[in-house]
Amino acid sequence: MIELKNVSKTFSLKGKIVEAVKEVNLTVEAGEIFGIIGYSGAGKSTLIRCLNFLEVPTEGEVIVNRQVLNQLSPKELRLARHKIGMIFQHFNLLKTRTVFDNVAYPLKCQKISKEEKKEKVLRLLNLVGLEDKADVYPSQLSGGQKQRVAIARALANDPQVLLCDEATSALDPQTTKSILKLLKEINKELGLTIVLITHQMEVVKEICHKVAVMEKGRIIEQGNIVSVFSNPQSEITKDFVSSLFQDEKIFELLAERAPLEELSHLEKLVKISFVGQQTGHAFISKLSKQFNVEASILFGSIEIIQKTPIGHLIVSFHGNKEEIFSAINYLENSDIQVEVLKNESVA
Ligand SMILES: Nc1ncnc2c1ncn2[C@@H]1O[C@H](COP(=O)(O)OP(=O)(O)OP(=O)(O)O)[C@@H](O)[C@H]1O
Repeated sequence: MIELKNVSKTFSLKGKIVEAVKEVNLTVEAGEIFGIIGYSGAGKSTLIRCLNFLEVPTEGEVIVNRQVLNQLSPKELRLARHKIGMIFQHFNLLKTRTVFDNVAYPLKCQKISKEEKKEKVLRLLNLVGLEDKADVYPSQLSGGQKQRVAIARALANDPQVLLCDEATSALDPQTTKSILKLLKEINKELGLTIVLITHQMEVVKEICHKVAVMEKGRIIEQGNIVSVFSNPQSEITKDFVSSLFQDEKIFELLAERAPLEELSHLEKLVKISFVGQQTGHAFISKLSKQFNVEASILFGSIEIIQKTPIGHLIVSFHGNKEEIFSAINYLENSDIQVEVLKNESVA
């Protein structure tokens, strides 16, 4: 559905070259919800704007729905853009127009009757749950309602792709959830392909099927979210995943309650990460039976990612060195990741 081939975008700013996007290769399949995550300045906005040529790449090709955007005439590009809807962090609604007129705005060039237009706008408002707000102005709406209007407007031309540029960043957590739920429903009901950029791992966790991580203009890691969340490779991805599991807070508590330097030579603190239905508990009870290692869970956090549980547990092992070593070996052979915590990991 969407393919980026070696896409780069550079800006020149006060005589300096800024490489905002560098050699990005990306494929988004039809019907997918694809998240691009990265810290501020990573190049996310520039990249998503390259997908509809709001930014024209300096190098590389952008292919959307089998059309190479680089090869289109200005008129063809305008038509192609009708099939690529976009929503923004600050909604970008027309303040002096009613909700109805905002949603109807993209239909102004379409050759459809007044009745058809009215029917379509009301259907879209119904889809986003705002059928009773047709006659009000954006200033009379909450942030979540404004974003719903923006979504209805973005769907007016029946796009195949919806681009979401930090669409929930200005919303509170509850409203964010409701907007993400709406995007999920639209993805399912209309088969719409969604590409979103965000700096919030919660957003990726909530709705994405796949995720790409961006740093300094490059995609440094990508894949389906269960594999990226359960086995992050790069430092920055590990940071994002840790933020979701609140590892930092756990380590702070750990440092307060059970300083590593106070562990006896018979104790080891480990972080266990597991995926799927296997629970940490089942393994832990096995350890005491099979290896004579007493294991106590000090902290734990489990996230359900696309219906798959992923867990992080901080466990204290008590036993002799060889037995602990065999227990860790056993866990690793059972596809459980084990990281022995050292002083610096909890400091
Ligand atoms: N029009 C522009 N002219 C010059 N430099 C730009 C322009 N747009 C973006 N940049 C630079 O490109 C880099 C990437 O910016 P971009 O906005 O794409 O990152 P981002 O990941 O979306 O960040 P944020 O989350 O803060 O919006 C930054 O260094 C930024 O200053």
